[in-house]
Amino acid sequence: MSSKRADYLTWDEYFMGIAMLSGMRSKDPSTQVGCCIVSQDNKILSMGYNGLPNGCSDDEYPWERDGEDPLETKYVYTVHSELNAILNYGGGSLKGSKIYVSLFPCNECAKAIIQAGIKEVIYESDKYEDTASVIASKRMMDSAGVRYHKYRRTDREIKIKL
Ligand SMILES: Nc1ccn([C@H]2C[C@H](O)[C@@H](COP(=O)(O)O)O2)c(=O)n1
Ligand SMILES: [Zn+2]
Repeated sequence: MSSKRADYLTWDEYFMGIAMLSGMRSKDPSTQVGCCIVSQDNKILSMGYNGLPNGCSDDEYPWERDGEDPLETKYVYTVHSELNAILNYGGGSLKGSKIYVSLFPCNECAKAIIQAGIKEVIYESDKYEDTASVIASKRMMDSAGVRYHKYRRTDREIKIKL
């Protein structure tokens, strides 16, 4: 009798892998963020990536980071991946779930995460950790009892030919 495979993906690799793959759908030229919301019993509930709201064309809206006129930058238009995943969920409650996300949630997404009842954040990058947005995000999550921890990289490489 043959024994089971030993090199299967761990749950964390699987869900962070899906978060990263989702981020690859983003049209943002500088930062692509993806996330995956998972129930307590490891069922995928929703996914998201950063992009424009429905009906707003990727080709017509700006993707600029800087500009004198904020209306000509992406920041006033993009929906963050976490908010997209929360809003995309059609199944009822996200209470007690976890979110795997490739970049630490901003303060606005932290509010949505808390209000949706998500209890754990597993993040990959924290490249904006010194910004007021992320400091505020951590403060709110601490107050609300949302746990967060960095994804522990395993250095596994996944190659998929599409
Ligand atoms: N947790 C986050 C943080 C940021 N985003 C989005 C918002 C923008 O599309 C992009 C950040 O752009 P940058 O300032 O790095 O050029 O990432 C998100 O979806 N989730
Ligand atoms: Zn955000």
